[in-house]
Amino acid sequence: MVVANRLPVDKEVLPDDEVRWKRSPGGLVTALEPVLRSHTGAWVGWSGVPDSQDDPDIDGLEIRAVPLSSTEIAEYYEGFSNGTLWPLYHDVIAKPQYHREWWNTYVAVNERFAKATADVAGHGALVWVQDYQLQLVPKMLRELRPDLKIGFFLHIPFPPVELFMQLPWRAEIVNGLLGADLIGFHLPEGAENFLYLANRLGGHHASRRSVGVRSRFGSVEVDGRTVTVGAFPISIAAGEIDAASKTREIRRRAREIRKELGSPSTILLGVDRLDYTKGIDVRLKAFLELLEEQRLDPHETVLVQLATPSRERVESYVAMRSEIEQLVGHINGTFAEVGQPVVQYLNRPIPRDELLAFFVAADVMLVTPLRDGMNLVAKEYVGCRSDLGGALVLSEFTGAAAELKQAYQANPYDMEGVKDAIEAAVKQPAEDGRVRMRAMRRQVLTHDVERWAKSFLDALKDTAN
Ligand SMILES: O=P(O)(O)OC[C@H]1O[C@H](O[C@H]2O[C@H](CO)[C@@H](O)[C@H](O)[C@H]2O)[C@H](O)[C@@H](O)[C@@H]1O
Ligand SMILES: Nc1ccn([C@@H]2O[C@H](COP(=O)(O)OP(=O)(O)O)[C@@H](O)[C@H]2O)c(=O)n1
Repeated sequence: MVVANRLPVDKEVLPDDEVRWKRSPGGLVTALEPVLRSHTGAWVGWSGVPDSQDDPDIDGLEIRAVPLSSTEIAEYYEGFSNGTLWPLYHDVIAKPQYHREWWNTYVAVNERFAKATADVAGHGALVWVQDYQLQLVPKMLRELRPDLKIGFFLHIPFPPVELFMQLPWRAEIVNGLLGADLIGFHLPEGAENFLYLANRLGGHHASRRSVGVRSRFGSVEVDGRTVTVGAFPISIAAGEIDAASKTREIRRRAREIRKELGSPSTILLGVDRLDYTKGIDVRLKAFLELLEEQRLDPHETVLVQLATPSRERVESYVAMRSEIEQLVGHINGTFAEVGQPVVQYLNRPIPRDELLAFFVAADVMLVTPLRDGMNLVAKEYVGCRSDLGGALVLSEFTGAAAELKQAYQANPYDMEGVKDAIEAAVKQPAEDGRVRMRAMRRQVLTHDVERWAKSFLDALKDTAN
């Protein structure tokens, strides 16, 4: 069973009360949906709207909706999850807010998820709890159902100790996670931060040697149980993406996109949820300066930014959206011609095939987060480039940077470094680009999401309890 804050689909109630289910935003769903389809299992989660207990009918998936009221959405999802934990775990890029009512609702909603899971899991079932919204579920679930094998995976970075210590409920979170048999992080650094805290805050004996990637797991001794801790970098359904990107329709659409953009020699592309961690402002500022310094030609270059709306009622997201939209307006106001914008910005979800066509069309992919757990977009771009064309500009502060070494990597806080990386990617010699892309594709195609799930689930099955 998968237990996640979100279901793989989001409920939409149209003005005439008709119900439509659309794909949920974000990489967690992108990664887990194909995994669950290829196994049998149920998915417990929230439908994205208030007070709904409808279970959508999705081929091959058994869904259990957990209802949330409007107040719970405000205090558990927008509040504690995305106003407290999200900024705290992402290097305090925005200031985390600590409110006791948000915490109380987080506890209550975690209890509801644990109860819903306990009610439907078969005896001895394997339960895989996902992400920062549900960090108390492992302990609550173990108390309700000691027969279950419980895994937990954190999709976002686990912060350095100095930052985590700000959290008023730090010990509760660490002990909540320790209810699992296996706790997984994207990177060894996250696993090591957690092992240190399990000892310091939980008072448990924790292993001290360094953690490997899918190897050299750490361990914590908790009340006679051993909790395993490891690093499992997530990935994409690489084979599927590779095959889809080679189809005639997507290739044709990619050529059409270039024409629709005015046949520029260089298409730069950004694809993100509209989130302040993603560094959309960083790439726009770098682009602006490169145009101002005449290192890029506005008549030959177009930047396309596809930004899916996200967490639109959380304060820092509202502020960031208006900053980005001002920047887009400023760049176009300065460098565009009538009918020929230099930045094309869409703030709405894009159909999957259309997105793949953009990846195939883009000469340079811009992935510039200030901090990101993994960033599947970087891997999707690589997965789409069987022609060995294109170049990836990648922030050092993404999980993906540990695997995609041949990208044009940059520190997103170093504006000159980002500009140099973008310029080098735009002007790369074709053969150099092919060598880089070939190496990155080898990595992505041999480490797909099925391998990620298998390595985690095998380690979970191997846990002693
Ligand atoms: O559910 P939302 O609030 O709309 O947010 C979408 C998801 O965002 C986050 O995704 C993370 O998971 C990706 C896959 O592991 C990873 O590549 C990325 O770096 C993370 O940011 C969040 O962790 C999910 O829970 C959300 O569903
Ligand atoms: N405009 C957009 C932006 C992202 N996405 C998808 O959303 C997922 C984003 O995953 P990610 O790991 O890069 O980042 P998060 O949004 O999970 O933080 C990818 O699968 C993207 O292809 C999309 O479908 N449309």
